Amino acid sequence: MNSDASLLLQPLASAKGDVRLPGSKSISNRVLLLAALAQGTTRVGGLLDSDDTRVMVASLRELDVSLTEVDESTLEISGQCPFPNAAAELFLGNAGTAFRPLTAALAFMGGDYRLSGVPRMHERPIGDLVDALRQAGARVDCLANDGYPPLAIGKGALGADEPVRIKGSVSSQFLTALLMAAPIYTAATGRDLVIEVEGVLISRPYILITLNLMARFGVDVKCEGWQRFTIPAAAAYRSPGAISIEGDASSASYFMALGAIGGGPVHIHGVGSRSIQGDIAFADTLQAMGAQVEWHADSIEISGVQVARGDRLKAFDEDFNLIPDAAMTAAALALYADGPCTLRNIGSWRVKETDRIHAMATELGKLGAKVEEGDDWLRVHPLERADWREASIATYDDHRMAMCFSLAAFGPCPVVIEDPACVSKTFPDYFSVFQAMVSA
Ligand SMILES: O=C(O)C1=C[C@@H](OP(=O)(O)O)[C@@H](O)[C@H](O)C1
Ligand SMILES: C=C(OP(=O)(O)O)C(=O)O
Repeated sequence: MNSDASLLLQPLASAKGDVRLPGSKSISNRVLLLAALAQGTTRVGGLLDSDDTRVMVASLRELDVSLTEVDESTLEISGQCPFPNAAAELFLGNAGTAFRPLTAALAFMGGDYRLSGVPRMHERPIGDLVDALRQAGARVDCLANDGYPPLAIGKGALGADEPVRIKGSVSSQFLTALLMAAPIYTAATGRDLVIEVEGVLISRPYILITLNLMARFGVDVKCEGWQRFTIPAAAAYRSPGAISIEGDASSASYFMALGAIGGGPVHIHGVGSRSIQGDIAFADTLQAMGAQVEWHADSIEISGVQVARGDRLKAFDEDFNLIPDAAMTAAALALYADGPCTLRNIGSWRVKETDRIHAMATELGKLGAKVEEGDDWLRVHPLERADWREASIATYDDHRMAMCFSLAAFGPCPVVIEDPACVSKTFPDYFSVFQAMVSA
């Protein structure tokens, strides 16, 4: 690292070696909440330690849930529902997987809470979830702008006579939040909770993660397609005893990409064919781009071309709605393709850590690439080696911008990554792991 503020990467040619992934953010934050709500004690191993999980752990502690550290990545959690502290102010940073599920869980608990985050979190919509919670009888108020955090949650009068309708076109995390909180509602009301999805549901694989983990904590949701979900009145979370968190499949995408452009082999440990995370499908995108992928139950090995020697990946035109996070990695790889690459159906990028369509287009442009963008799509034209420009890449406090643009070091020019420390959201030691695998 050159200074606290930026990191200079000299041009790189190859990448190979073994990497062990940090725990999945999506699974860690779901399991922390489920264990906190479950009857019994759960030993959770392989937890991610990053900004997003720290705000979840700190919030649960603030709510007086008992969490005991066993070692660096293992916590023992004794569940209790409702949480012992019925009045709390919680700060949730920019963690969607903490903010949305805690909002729903607390809305059904009958206490008084205030939830806030960083300024960007206050620009990320939550109105569709708030609307659904109000239909269930919860009391949730938006304290600044309607439809956005910060929120005040009070004691409502729970009980919906009709199915609760929720929109899923802005974020799947709203449906995830309502599903995970449903057993608190059923315990309080003695009634089933029926949820109906209104219109399009994006990012569907994340709902499968939610349903899978709820089932491991003893709650089976009756699913009628992606339209209707019923949580029976008798639903109650029970600890599975011990649970271990898989590696993070979105974090895996950067190392898969390294194998694809730096020759490889890159052997990624922590996710494989039996992963429950949708983002492992990024390996299929890479295979279509010309990489070789070897699947194992809990690991993936990727080999590929060497773009620094002039090799090219095959161009793509793909709908990335199912893997919005790993899709950013594909956008960065488009620099090395043999033709223009189009990413479709990625409208949710606009309301994540930053407006990722705008950020990606702007920063790829600084490297010399021609980029076109629409409301929910992006087209990246690859660069000839002679056309690359030296650039200082802004990262917009977005961990994925920083990680994606590390891949630009396989071009012929040095690249500066501004504020590399923003990777702390999900992968605090990303750059040291990256640097251990690459060479000039
Ligand atoms: O449920 C989850 O764990 C997530 C869902 C996705 O968000 P959207 O549903 O808003 O696309 C994803 O981008 C996010 O990083 C994690
Ligand atoms: C969109 C992301 O985060 P969040 O869970 O805050 O939505 C992400 O990690 O890419």
